[in-house]
Amino acid sequence: MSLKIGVPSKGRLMENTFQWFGERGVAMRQTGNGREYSGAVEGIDGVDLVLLSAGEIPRELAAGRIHLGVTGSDLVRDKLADWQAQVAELAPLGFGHADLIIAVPAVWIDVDTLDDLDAAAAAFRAAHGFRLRIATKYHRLVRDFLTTHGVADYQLVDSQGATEGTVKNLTAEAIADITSSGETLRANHLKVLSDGLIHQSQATLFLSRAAVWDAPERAALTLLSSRLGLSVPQL
Ligand SMILES: Nc1ncnc2c1ncn2[C@@H]1O[C@H](COP(=O)(O)OP(=O)(O)OP(=O)(O)O)[C@@H](O)[C@H]1O
Ligand SMILES: O=P(O)(O)OC[C@H]1O[C@H](OP(=O)(O)OP(=O)(O)O)[C@H](O)[C@@H]1O
Repeated sequence: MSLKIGVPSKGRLMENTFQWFGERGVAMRQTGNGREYSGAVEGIDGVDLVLLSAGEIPRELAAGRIHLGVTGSDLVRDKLADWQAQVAELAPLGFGHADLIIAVPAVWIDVDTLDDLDAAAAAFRAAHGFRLRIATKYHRLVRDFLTTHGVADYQLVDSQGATEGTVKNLTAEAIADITSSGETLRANHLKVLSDGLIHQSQATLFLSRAAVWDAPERAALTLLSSRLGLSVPQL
């Protein structure tokens, strides 16, 4: 068997991943006509490239269907329970930076911190008879963060995209989403809570603890890790 490495199948995450490996002497390329989700790793034997949605790479790692995978550190933490038991972080890759934050309407002048949000949530429930709604696709990370910081009187509503629009559309009062330039937040009249940074994400190379690590995969990992200058955990 060969060592399978999962890489995002499109866009800047894919291009930057190819560049990161290429600069370290491991050439990755898309095969086929550019729309075909197949790829190859050159210059190193026994390694197969699997092109996948960034959002599915955590699950594939946890299931052991890929041995290594590149995806956002936010996605691994959100999609996997007890993520460190399932994967090991081998290297942050220095691109794909984004902050997962909590934001509220900019016109909420009395709400700047999580404590303020907690107070606003209690007042909201008393006034409206239902809990303040926070729209997000990062359910696990947001719930854990709010529990840790003592905010309880809220409900999460699922939003898989255009999350900043939910406040204007009156389907949520606050949001938790990633921001990089901050433009989407500004355009939608939202402000980040001063202590509302949940996670600073970047593209990261992960190793699956559940994958089969027999002699051929171990040999490929030794070769790859020495080429990439990485130390790997005991398997
Ligand atoms: N400005 C940005 N917008 C979106 N994602 C970003 C941005 N900057 C960094 N990222 C990161 O890129 C990853 C995107 O994952 P996501 O699942 O949204 O991918 P996608 O491109 O929508 O893939 P797919 O549609 O194939 O599932 C996340 O880890 C996210 O933190
Ligand atoms: O801070 P900014 O530079 O404005 O970037 C942040 C925005 O980018 C992402 O959305 P994306 O374009 O991936 O669309 P989506 O809302 O459908 O996920 C993210 O969900 C934010 O909405």
